[in-house]
Amino acid sequence: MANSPHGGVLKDLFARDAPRQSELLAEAETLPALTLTERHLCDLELILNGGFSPLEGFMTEKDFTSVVESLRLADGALFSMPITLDVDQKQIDDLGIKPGAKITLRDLRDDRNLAILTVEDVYRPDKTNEAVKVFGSDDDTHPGVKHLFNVAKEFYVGGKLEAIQRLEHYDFLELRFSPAELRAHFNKLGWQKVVAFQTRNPMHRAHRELTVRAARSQQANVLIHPVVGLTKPGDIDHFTRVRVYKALLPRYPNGMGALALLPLAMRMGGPREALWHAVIRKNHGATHFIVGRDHAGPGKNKNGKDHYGPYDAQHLVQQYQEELGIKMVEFQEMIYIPDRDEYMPANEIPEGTRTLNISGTELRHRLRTGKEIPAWFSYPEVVKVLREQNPLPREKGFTVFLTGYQNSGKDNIARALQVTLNQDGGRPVSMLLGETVRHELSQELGFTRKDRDLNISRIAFVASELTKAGAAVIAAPIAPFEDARRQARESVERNGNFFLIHVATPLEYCEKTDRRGVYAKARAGEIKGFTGVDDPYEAPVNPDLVVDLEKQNVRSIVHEIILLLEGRGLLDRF
Ligand SMILES: Nc1ncnc2c1ncn2[C@@H]1O[C@H](COP(=O)(O)OS(=O)(=O)O)[C@@H](OP(=O)(O)O)[C@H]1O
Repeated sequence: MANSPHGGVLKDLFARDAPRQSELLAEAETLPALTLTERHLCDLELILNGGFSPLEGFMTEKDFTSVVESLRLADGALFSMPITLDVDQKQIDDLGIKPGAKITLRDLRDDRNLAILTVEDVYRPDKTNEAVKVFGSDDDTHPGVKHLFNVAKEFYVGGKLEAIQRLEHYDFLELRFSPAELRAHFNKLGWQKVVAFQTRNPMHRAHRELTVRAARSQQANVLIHPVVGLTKPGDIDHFTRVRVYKALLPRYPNGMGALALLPLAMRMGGPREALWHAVIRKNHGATHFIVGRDHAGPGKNKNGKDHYGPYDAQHLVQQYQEELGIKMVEFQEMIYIPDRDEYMPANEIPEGTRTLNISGTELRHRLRTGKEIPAWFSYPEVVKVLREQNPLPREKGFTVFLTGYQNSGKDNIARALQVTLNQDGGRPVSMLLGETVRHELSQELGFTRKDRDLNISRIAFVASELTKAGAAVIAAPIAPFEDARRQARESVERNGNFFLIHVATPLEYCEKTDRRGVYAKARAGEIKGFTGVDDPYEAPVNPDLVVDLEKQNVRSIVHEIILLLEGRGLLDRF
């Protein structure tokens, strides 16, 4: 049997309200609707599916105050994290949010109506007090505090929810289990004792060893229960992490492990968060919960010190585990002993024993540079997933952006560069010549400053997307304005390298060698606002390379560009 839910009853509001679904759907259409943020959605999903039992809605002022001050709901049930729905004055006015009113809660991603909230109260929280009591300080280097002060709106709305429909997910559906589904799964497998492991990071061998040890010590099975809602800014995306967990799972002995994803919005609240995590795992049927060193820690505060002591979280969970009815398993750091080719808990290693470790920084460095990651540290199938997510420079896209006067030679350089890159292979090469773009993307545009800027921003958008997809992009518009070129760089650099090449062939030379007579037409006034004739060209302030076709030939210019690309490792073969 899975562990009993917190408070004795799983508050699965979907199951409770399913018989009235069509009625609620119709009613929701008639009510004012509040569009929820990503963070609200995470909270809502876990309220509606019972992950936050005994909650049945967003906290009223009474519950909120009680949770903040004493880690308990007003009725005395343990609950360490405020679960609140924040709104601003305009939303209150526009939607008529007041006690007794009903509001539809809507998904911002697809506009579906998810739940109906019956408002009990609307209150203005003391955010500083909330920050200090819940997170331990009002230092906004703490992501939870930062969110509270800078993102969360001024008022909270409390009230009970009625569930209309589940949030739609399109990724890893087979691994998304509601508490009821996970409980049924454990029962089907006959699992009596389940040790849950919370994580927001990729798992390596040390994690596998520690969870297996934790399970063996309790004669239990392991639930890997990673957070896939919102984690700490800068964390590895959940898509990559879930592929890692899936790769790792077969490494557990005899079907010892199960994997389920938790759509939680973490607050990085250390001890209070650990207690909250334990409640959530109990609701999902786990009997045991692993709490590690600096559990859900947010890193350093503004004085460069950790926000929480390394074992604060363990102490708090320890204090309440009896009352809560879920047993804490303390996480011991696992250290590799090369001479025995095994991992041991840090506190059991005899003094003087040779140990090995790879720090997070070192791991990131090895992933970036392609250096070996030994099998004692991480399983090859896990490393493979991480390497796919950290392509080497030679596997990444880039953009070469050539700017210069019409007939400066930029188009010839672009074509020759395309041939050279095609000869070497390795990536698709995409060409965005000024003329092609004008024909395919910007037909309706003219040559006013506004139109030129728009033309360049379209090129930048396409170049950036292609760069993201791993292509070598060669763009060659005139691009006479510095601002537009700078914005193009910013846009592409979100996805890869950007090289600005100023084809600084002098105007006189461009004009002299113009076989198509375009300049002659411009001089004759037949083309108005022509760059270099009666429209400005701003020379780039910080080009990566300046070339000049009057002094150099196309071949040598292409060679220079190739050297630039090689210098960044983009053309490395080995
Ligand atoms: N007023 C004016 N100024 C500059 N260029 C003009 C103008 N009118 C037309 N053309 C022809 O348009 C081509 C250059 O377009 P671009 O997209 O590269 O210009 S920009 O970057 O948007 O400023 C380029 O065409 P190609 O020579 O065929 O490339 C120009 O000859």
